[in-house]
Amino acid sequence: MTENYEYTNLMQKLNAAQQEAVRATEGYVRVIAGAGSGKTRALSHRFAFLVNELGILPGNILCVTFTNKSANEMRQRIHSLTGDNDTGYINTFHGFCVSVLQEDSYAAGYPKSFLVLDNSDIDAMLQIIYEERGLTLRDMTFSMARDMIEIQKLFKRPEYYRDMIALPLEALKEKYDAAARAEDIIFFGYLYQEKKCFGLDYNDLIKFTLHIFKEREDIRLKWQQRLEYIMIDEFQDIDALQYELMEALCAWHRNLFVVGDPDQTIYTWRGADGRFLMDFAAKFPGTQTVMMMENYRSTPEILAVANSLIEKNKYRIRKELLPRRTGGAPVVCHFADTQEGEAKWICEEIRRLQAEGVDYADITLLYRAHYVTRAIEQVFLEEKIPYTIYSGVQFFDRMEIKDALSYLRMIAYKDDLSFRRIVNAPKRNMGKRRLAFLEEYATQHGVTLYQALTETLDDSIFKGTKAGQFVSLIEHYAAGYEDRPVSEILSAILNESGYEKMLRTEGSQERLDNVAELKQSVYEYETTCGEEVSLPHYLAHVALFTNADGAEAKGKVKLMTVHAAKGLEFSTVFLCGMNEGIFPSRKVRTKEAMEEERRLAFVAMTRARNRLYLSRGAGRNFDGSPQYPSRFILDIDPHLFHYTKEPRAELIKEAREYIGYSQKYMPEKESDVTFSIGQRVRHAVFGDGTVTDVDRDKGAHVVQFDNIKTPRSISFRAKLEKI
Ligand SMILES: Nc1ncnc2c1ncn2[C@@H]1O[C@H](COP(=O)(O)OP(=O)(O)OP(=O)(O)O)[C@@H](O)[C@H]1O
Repeated sequence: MTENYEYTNLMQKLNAAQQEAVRATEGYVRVIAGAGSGKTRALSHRFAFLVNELGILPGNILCVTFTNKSANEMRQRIHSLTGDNDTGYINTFHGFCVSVLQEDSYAAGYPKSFLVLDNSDIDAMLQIIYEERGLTLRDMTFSMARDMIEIQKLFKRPEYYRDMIALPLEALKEKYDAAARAEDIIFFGYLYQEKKCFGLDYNDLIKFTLHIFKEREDIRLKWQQRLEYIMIDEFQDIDALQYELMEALCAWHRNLFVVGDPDQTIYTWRGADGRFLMDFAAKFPGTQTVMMMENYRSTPEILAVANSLIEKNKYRIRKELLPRRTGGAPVVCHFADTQEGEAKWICEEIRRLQAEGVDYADITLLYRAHYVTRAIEQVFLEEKIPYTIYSGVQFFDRMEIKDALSYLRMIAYKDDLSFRRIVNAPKRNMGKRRLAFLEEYATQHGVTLYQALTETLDDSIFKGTKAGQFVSLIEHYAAGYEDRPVSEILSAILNESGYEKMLRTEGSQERLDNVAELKQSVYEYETTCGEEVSLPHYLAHVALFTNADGAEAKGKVKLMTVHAAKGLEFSTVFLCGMNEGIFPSRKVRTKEAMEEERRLAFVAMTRARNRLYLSRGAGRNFDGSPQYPSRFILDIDPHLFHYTKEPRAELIKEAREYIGYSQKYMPEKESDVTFSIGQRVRHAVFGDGTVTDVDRDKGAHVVQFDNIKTPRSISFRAKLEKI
């Protein structure tokens, strides 16, 4: 290999372990790395090394990231390292599946123009189902229904996708019509709605891809051979389906590189399994393992606090983050008397930092759950501190953004979901009555709503409407979108449809700004994506974007949950609401889950580069009992903190007693206390019965007792005996 200038330059920016990871290109390689140890840097340089030094084509490399945001960042880094516009497959697992399906969905009987569904599409479908079958939100809220559907798809009916693929639409409709329980009505109604518009949600994307790989060896081989090198970031949070996909993909060239930190596994509740990282070497004999422990991100003060916390976890490989930076500010801990007091103190501290020249945008507040922001937002508003909440109302879920994207979807797919959204936005006099007319026609003739409209345009019912104009608009754009940049189509149609004019008339400046932001983001996507961005390509990928991928807030303090902060870093971090019952969440019921919660706190603390603040305000639980300071503060050696005011010894003593007590009665893991559905059990008072459901949220089995008519929810704590 030639040790040219570029190569030296590339390697110079890496430490010895990173260099080792970059050079180990062949076979199975696992990097176990600490927080902030430069995993992302190693990954992007490895990509550049493969391309620049070994001459591998970017299109033959798959690099899997955890979020779209990190995929975008990775693309930009690699673009600047390789100077190549083609950046290959840099994507999340879901995004990669979209690419596979855009090429090969025909193998599952789906058209190339399948729709990728996001939450609001799912809600729109639920709306239809609820109306058709007279369900109300009292039966199930939409978010519960979405969760229920996901649980069905993942655990209870993992073979559901076979119905979607094999059954004709009418057969799905029959299943839906025959369903009687709310849960079944919603589930089968949803499958029917999905198939009707060839929609695929996140679960389907992976299931369909796996299915095609299983059924069609030729297609699997094509992808296996294409992907000469596979790299996976955040491997500690991979779930079983993603793992299966990975195994299928790497089986030909057997070049697989995974990077992860076992101390940062925080998605077990969603199916992630840290054991995949731990057992990797056993699974793939000959694995080379590289350890990266030097932390470049944070000050030694911050790392000492994080190390002191995480070493309290029992189930872990002992490892310590080694600081590369020299001394910084002490980690500050503040106990306030009330939650308002905590919020006010954060404000004062932010003002003080600002006076020192710290920009608002360099400050981030992290918390366990959204509701913690209530008191903070109130004070921020009073004090006029500009802030932005990530993943509150998602950027891509905002009305105007969905509308704008629905216009694009209408051009490419002419689907019912988009039609319903925009046919009367702006007003075209196409209200409920006319929509009902179209629905009836569509059902009778087995066509889409849009087709129904084009076929009945001359009907007197559309007199005095702008239905004709709407059809001309869509036809005009549908006829010539292939060769136009998406950003241009978007601008033009928002203008010609009168949509932007409507926003202007309403005086919705914020909505107009958001639309402008969307246009900008489409433009950026086009210029950095690497691949040719056609309208269907953009639409399929945009459905996977989340709020964190949206606009970067300039000049504002950022507020987000710790989960949303995964993989990011910030100069100054306030970790607030550090109370028992908030962080750790009151939903934690097992020791295993408590360890995951501690890892989450560890992730939060290791996001900070220069300053870290921990705070709590005394408050009460919903039942009126006092909230104690978080065990994650008490876990840490107090000498590593600078307390704004020494906490009362009595409070700490009470908190420790409470924590000790709660820990004592905590089962090790969920499977120690739960029975599976269908299990026969005996209750000391109610007698024998059958478990019909497990409600993990409430921590209860739903049991149908033989001698009681209606089912009862029985807490996990009650001793049920297995029969
Ligand atoms: N060899 C190096 N020399 C100097 N700085 C480095 C080096 N490697 C990484 N860094 C810097 O350290 C910080 C953390 O790196 P990176 O984001 O790649 O870490 P990570 O391991 O992905 O973090 P985490 O797992 O905590 O999300 C970044 O600011 C990066 O620029």
